[in-house]
Amino acid sequence: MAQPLRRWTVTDLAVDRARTPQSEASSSALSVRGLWKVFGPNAEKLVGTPDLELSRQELQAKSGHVIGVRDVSFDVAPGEVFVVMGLSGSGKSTLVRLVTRLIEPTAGTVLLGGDDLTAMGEEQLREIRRRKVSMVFQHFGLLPHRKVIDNIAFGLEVRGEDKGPRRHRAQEMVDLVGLSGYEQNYPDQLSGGMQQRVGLARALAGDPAVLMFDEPFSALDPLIRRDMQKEVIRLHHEVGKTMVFITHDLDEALKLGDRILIMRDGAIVQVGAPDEIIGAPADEYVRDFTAEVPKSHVLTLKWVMREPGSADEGAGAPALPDTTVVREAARAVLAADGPVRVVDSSGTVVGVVDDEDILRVVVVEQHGDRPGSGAS
Ligand SMILES: Nc1ncnc2c1ncn2[C@@H]1O[C@H](COP(=O)(O)OP(=O)(O)OP(=O)(O)O)[C@@H](O)[C@H]1O
Repeated sequence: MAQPLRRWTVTDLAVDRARTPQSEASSSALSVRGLWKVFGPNAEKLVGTPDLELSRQELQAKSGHVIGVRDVSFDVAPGEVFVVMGLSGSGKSTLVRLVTRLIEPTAGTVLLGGDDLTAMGEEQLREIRRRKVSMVFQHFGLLPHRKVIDNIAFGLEVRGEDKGPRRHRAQEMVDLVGLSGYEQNYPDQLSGGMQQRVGLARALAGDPAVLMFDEPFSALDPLIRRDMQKEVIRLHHEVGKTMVFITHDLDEALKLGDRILIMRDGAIVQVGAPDEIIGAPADEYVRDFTAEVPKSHVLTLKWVMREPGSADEGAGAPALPDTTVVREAARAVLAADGPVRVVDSSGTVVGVVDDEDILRVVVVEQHGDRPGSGAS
């Protein structure tokens, strides 16, 4: 049953972009509470029974029911890129379909911008899907007999918008995703990467509250895939949309996610920012899964700093924010004569780092040892 873990291969992590701050005061764009999906004939009857305490394998052996999603709760902040990551069969696709009620939850609630999707009738749900949520799929889902511009405008047409405004909006989206000049092409005249740009433009055209991506780049070549990841980061900076991104690829998750939810066997193993996942893995599974990530590309100074030895330690050197990624801090720290101060968002000194603190991360990385595992 054990699956081989995907090992780290890509070395050019781009975690240098600004992370969306989590505003505690703002209400969630998406709020999921106690969500379950059990596949099988009597799934509803199992809710509240001890059978749901069983492992996926035990329950399947006992009654033939399969737990797709197990008691999942999380909140996505407005403007956040929230990545759901897990290996094949961990429940990612089921989760994203539950969130839009493309499949019915066995238990739990989903609030989208405060609206309870789980309490809605079909008509209301359709309206939400037309106006509030857009999906980008792995296999594009484009209409083959429609030109690029008409594919992008399709959702607006379904909503009943007039031709003039919908053409205008579609053209804006064409320009936004870099497809100017291809408006009159048909999907099969475009490369996979360009088709996925059409998918992105179509999803953005309706100005949804939340954009959902279900493994959108899995079918693309690695180089195109990397371009598309950069494109998502760029678009996110431009339009600032709330995004929920499903992937089985840790590299992709770390590049894109403000926070990452790691799933296994339908349940949450850990939710955290990339540096939290790497700096404080919740268990051996996550530790093993992330073992080959280049730590200096993900960990921030917060994870490597130490208490100042005295009040004026590092006073002469420029201060660095505690959110600076180690790799980017390295030059400044190594160039300084002594320790460098680390400050939080309010400018308060929260620690110091020196050459050794930086090199420890880099050397551990090169030797493949794990910080905190007792290796020296
Ligand atoms: N309609 C269904 N009936 C029975 N079991 C299902 C059904 N859909 C999914 N499952 C099971 O639920 C579990 C989670 O599947 P899901 O497709 O959500 O995983 P995933 O992480 O998206 O995997 P992949 O990346 O391979 O799509 C799996 O054990 C799967 O076999």
